[in-house]
Amino acid sequence: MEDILRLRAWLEGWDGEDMDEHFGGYGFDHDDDYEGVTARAGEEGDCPPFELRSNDDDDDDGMADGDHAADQPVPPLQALSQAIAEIAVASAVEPSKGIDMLTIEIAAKRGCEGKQFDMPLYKFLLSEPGGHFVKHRDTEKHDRMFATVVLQLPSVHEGGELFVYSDTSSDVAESITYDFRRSNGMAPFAVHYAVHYADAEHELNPVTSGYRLALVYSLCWPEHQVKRRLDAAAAAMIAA
Ligand SMILES: O=C(O)CCC(=O)C(=O)O
Ligand SMILES: [Fe+2]
Repeated sequence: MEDILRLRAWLEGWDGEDMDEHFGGYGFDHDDDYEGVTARAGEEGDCPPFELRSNDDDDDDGMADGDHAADQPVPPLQALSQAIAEIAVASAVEPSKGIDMLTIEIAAKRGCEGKQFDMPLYKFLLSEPGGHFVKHRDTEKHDRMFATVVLQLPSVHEGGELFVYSDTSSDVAESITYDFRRSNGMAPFAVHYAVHYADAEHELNPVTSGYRLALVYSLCWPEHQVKRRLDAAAAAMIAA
């Protein structure tokens, strides 16, 4: 119970002073050191963040024949979204070590050390200019879901800031804004994430240029923990 209260305090403590408590940068290779990610991107020079595949070796990429000649490179956006879709599918079918590490990081940041939240993938988002979300709350996509994790993949774009509102029942609802490190130039080189309560109202500013790539996950309490809490509640009722 204490953990739950601490987690709630974190999620609801919208003092806006320590953004890193709510958001973070993350490398799929487990190097969560922000500077490290920068350095690697620099060392690799022009390497794209993901390998771009040509489709002359097989025909399983879902593209219609004749989309492009076999000896032509795959257009970057097409190839990138294909690569991302493959990552998304892989993490949905078999949770990757990277995502497991991220759930551990999120739990640790919230003072829930050792808790292994479930974090099933919900969707892959590719937003082109004009793409946005009006203010909304997320519905419960998975059992025991209580929060949403938006993982923005390396992408070059303008716009696409996320606003999360603290309490829309009051007239002066406060929001905090996260641009996934776009304004400091890190969006093309690293993965950045935001976590918010699923029922907190939020909106996404329109993307104004380029393309924004994001994976959206549900953050869920582990099943055994819910059972324990239900058992405790049942015991309390019997005792009453
Ligand atoms: O892409 C984002 O940052 C937010 C997406 C969102 O709010 C949603 O998919 O419900
Ligand atoms: Fe949402």
